[in-house]
Amino acid sequence: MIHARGLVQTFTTRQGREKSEVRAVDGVDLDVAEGEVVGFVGPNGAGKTTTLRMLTTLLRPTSGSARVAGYDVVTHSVDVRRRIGYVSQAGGAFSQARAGDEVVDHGMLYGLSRKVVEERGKHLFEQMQLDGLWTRMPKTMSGGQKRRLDIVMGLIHEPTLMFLDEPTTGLDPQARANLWEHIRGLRDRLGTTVFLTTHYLDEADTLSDRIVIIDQGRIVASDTSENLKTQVAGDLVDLELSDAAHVHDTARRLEAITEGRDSQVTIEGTHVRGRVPRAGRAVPGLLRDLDRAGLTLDSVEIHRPTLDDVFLTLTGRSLRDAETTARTGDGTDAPLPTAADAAGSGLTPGVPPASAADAPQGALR
Ligand SMILES: Nc1ncnc2c1ncn2[C@@H]1O[C@H](COP(=O)(O)OP(=O)(O)OP(=O)(O)O)[C@@H](O)[C@H]1O
Repeated sequence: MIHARGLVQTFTTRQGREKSEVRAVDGVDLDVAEGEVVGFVGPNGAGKTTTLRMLTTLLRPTSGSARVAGYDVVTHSVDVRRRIGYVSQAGGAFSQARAGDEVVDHGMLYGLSRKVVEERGKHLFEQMQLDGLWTRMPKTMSGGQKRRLDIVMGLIHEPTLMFLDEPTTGLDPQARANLWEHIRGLRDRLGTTVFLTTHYLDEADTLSDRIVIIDQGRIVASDTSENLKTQVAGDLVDLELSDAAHVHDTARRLEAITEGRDSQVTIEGTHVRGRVPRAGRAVPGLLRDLDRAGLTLDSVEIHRPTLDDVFLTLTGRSLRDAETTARTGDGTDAPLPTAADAAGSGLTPGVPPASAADAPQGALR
């Protein structure tokens, strides 16, 4: 459904007379199969939105190529646009119209008849738990309802592939959980392929069949959450010894079951900690070994890794730390895509493009 090779996007920024180049996306290869739900994860400024904008034809790649829903994003951008849905970070820019009218107008811009759009729209309202809100003004809806309306607009032309950029940012936990149900339902009920960006690791974990991690414009991992945790991070084994004199001997024995990985076994007071793949299987043998050697433990804890541990193992930085230090090449704070950016995209739920001529400034023409 998505096949990208060597995608690169560079931006030139100016500060006074100084020009500098930001390599926002730096050679991304990506393959997404039909029906997959893929979570695209990375810290602020990692290149998620820029990648998405290239895949949705809003931004011409500086180099590299991508086929999306069967078409080349540069030479067949209109064909790509007809087959995809895109819910941007900022959501749709709603007019003063009622929700149902917004949906009808949107669907008709894709060439659908009023009757078809109304039928589909009302059905989607039910599926997205928006029933009863067809004649409501979007500005009077809750954040969660507006986000679900964004998704209805993105789905009205029955795209085979849905791009969601930070779909639950700004929603309360209940509304997020609710939206997760709907996103899962897109694939389960409609067979839609879903590609979503998020920096909520729990969200990526819960929703995705596969997680693709991007850092500084490059893909650093791509696998199921379970495989990433088991193979990349490993379980954290925390051994607490009765006698601090035994920590070094214990650390050596823990090191021996780390399967040759750079386990970074650490010693802190009477604690010895290290990462072990499939600790549940390896630790019983370790305990027997320690017992035979007369190394007495006060406690043993095994912690399952998180996606943040995976990121830390891959990049040497915590995803959360990376978030707070995300900077542009010239040291200023990374600019976030603005509402105007989203509203003018031509692919947000607000205004679907009828032709390449509708493309926004900076997009493909
Ligand atoms: N129009 C632009 N001009 C200059 N630099 C840009 C532009 N758009 C993005 N960038 C830079 O490109 C890099 C990647 O930005 P991008 O928005 O793709 O990251 P992101 O992973 O989506 O971040 P976030 O999670 O904050 O949305 C950042 O360094 C950003 O500052």
